[in-house]
Amino acid sequence: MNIRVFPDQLGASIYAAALIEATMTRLESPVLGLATGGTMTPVYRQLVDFHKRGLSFAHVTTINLDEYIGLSPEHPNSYRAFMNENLFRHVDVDPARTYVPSGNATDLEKACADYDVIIRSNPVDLQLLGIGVNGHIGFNEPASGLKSNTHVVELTEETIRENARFFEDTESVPTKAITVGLQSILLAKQILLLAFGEKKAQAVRDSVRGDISTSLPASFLQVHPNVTLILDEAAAALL
Ligand SMILES: N[C@@H]1[C@@H](O)[C@H](O)[C@@H](COP(=O)(O)O)O[C@@H]1O
Repeated sequence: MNIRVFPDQLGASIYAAALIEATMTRLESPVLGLATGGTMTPVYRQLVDFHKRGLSFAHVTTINLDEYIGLSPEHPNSYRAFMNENLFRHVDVDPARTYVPSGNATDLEKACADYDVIIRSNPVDLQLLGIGVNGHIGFNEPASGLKSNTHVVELTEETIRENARFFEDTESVPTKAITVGLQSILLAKQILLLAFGEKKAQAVRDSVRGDISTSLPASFLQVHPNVTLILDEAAAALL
């Protein structure tokens, strides 16, 4: 694993955005695997800034990791709305080539299978990842077994508590989500995992230095040949 530690989140986000730009300009039809969460907003702000300076998204396909079940795409707390608000509506990406799992599909099993077809037909060149304080990636929560493909997941109490900051109260946070599986994440050619703040330090340490374990989904990144961890000093403190 490559590990890059920055004094603060801004410097780290600019670095991440520059790596994304490099992939976008190197390839004719780049596929970006995108993530949501507070970690990602400064990265998307940088990409929007790069777009204002001439970086085009016209040839880009994006595939997001996850979505809450029960929220429509229009719901302000849906991950689709997050992506529209933070990136898509500010750049020239073709909306038809931006994929986010459908959290309000009537047939969720079919929605999962359809999403896997999208992933297999659009191999991800660069996957952006955050990490939960419990070591989840996407919404692959710690469990006795992990799934390889897109699936429905029950969110842990810890994740619900952590994500309540984006909602009015804890009760409004959906208890289930649809997430791409571990195999889909690990199939990406390159992975950037970003983590900031002391809250993430233990999960970062265990993911990098601990055993590979389903109780820490991010630890599976150890088997991937091209992962870069982009951290601030607080998140890197226990390494
Ligand atoms: N499903 C998302 C993850 O994809 C994200 O990486 C993580 C960290 O979120 P944050 O960046 O807000 O700390 O938790 C969320 O629940």
